[in-house]
Amino acid sequence: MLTKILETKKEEIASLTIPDPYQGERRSLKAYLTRRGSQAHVIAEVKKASPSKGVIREDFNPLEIALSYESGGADAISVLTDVTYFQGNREYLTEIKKHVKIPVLRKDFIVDPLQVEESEALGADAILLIAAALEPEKLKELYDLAYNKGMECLVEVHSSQELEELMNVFTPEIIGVNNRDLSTFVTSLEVTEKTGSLIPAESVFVSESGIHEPKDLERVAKAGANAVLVGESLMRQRDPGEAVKRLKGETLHDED
Ligand SMILES: O=C(O)c1ccccc1NCC(=O)[C@H](O)[C@H](O)COP(=O)(O)O
Repeated sequence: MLTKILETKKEEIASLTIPDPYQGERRSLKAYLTRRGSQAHVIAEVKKASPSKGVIREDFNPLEIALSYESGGADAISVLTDVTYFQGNREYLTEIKKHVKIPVLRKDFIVDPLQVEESEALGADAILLIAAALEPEKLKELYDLAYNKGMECLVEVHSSQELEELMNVFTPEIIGVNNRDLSTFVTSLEVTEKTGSLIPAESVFVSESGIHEPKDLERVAKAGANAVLVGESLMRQRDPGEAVKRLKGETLHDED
């Protein structure tokens, strides 16, 4: 599936137009994922559909969902902008960015400098870079470009091997471990447990995918995750903000 998605991206990039630049401020994803007050940091994802699950939420108003996430205590919003496989849209990101006060991550398959430029123009605070889609040197090039433009990157791996290959080149500030195999869709929190011990202490560690309940969050936190990225299980709730609150509330221990 990842190969198929990347083929589609190649076609999209060939006809990509950069929108008018977003003029507002940028926010630091890293700062929000390490802010005091809670141990359970949540990136809540706005995702209508996915290749593994089809349509997840029929009644889909991306801005309403994002505002609900924010009021429920999400630390950041992830927005799927891919049209073909996730029924997302890049306009959702700009609209959400204009209305929320927390950082907005562009979740897409970014493999080309033009897409980094596009993300900047859309108003993204951070972008996703996937190790399975990029050679480590190419990933570093896009990473540096994003940071030079005032954005941050969530760098995603799915195995210890991918992480080691990446760290031979550089150490990202924010590392995501995706519990979902993007080719087979098999999702297991064991991936976070196996890979977690190799994440350097100076990097923010995000466990992604397959988190449904507070006990899942506790499990990945035990493996060292500072934050979780959650899509489907929140999107299926009638009130997504309440769902964030519940996910954080039952595991949240005030530090003060
Ligand atoms: O979600 C999919 O089916 C998928 C398929 C192929 C490539 C990427 C895919 N998902 C992107 C993600 O990583 C998730 O949207 C994100 O981590 C949230 O996962 P979940 O909480 O399980 O919805």
